[in-house]
Amino acid sequence: MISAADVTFAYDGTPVLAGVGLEARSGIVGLIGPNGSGKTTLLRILYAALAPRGGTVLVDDRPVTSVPHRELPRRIAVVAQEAPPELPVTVADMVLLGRAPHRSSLQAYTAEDHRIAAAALRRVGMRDLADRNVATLSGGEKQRTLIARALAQQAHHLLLDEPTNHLDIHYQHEILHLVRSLDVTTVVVLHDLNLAGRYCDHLVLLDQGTVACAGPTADVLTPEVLEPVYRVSVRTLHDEDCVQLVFRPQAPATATLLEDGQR
Ligand SMILES: Nc1ncnc2c1ncn2[C@@H]1O[C@H](COP(=O)(O)OP(=O)(O)OP(=O)(O)O)[C@@H](O)[C@H]1O
Repeated sequence: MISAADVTFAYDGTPVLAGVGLEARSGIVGLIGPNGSGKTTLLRILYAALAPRGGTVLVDDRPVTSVPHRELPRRIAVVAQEAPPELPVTVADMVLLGRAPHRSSLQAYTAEDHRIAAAALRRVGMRDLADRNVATLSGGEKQRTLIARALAQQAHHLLLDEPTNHLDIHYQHEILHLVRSLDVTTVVVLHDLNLAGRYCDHLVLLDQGTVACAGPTADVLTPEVLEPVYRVSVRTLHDEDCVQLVFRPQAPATATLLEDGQR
């Protein structure tokens, strides 16, 4: 379980989060919200990369700050937005790094580590590129390599910051389907609300650093909730197995004015 309660945060005195809470007990919790609403900041607070000004973050009922440094990566695996370093490292070696929290620094990787890393690569469809230099990969291939590294880490919790960034439609679904199939409590930042609707059990919608709405996915993905936050018109369509959202700009009059001005 990962939870945050009453979290506040500021960058250089500028408030970014105010009284934010989140609870991830099982399944997938999606963190959604407009640009700059504080999603990445909250995620970074959850894995102790940032210290909040106020509030608490618990990992399995312990304050995240009290989890020993070596233990934290066995509890939480992270796929952040930062690009991997441009080092001459192969895909296979990058994924093996995910096994580091499970061995002492002097210990060599075991056959089991290699087996787990290879399985993780296979699960993200990257087995054939195992010997490639990471620096030569496409954006999507790099992203899948980082996800494989997180899988190889075999942590109890998974935190993902826009994991579908750079992925084509096939892999967007493939990766989120894979995450769903893992028995791992996951918090994922997503911009695509239709992906959030299909794969998340609960959603937390941030708006300007506060929680605008939180709850079961179907309760959050409604026009009434989304329209004032995203400032677009939202229509819901019922697909076979989940709701699909269709968006329209809210002020077509402005577009007409622009077109008129160009004539
Ligand atoms: N290192 C930083 N220093 C100063 N301000 C920052 C820093 N990182 C983020 N911010 C600001 O904090 C606010 C929240 O940023 P954050 O990245 O958490 O939002 P987000 O919801 O993840 O945005 P996006 O959807 O655009 O990725 C933004 O106004 C951003 O400009």
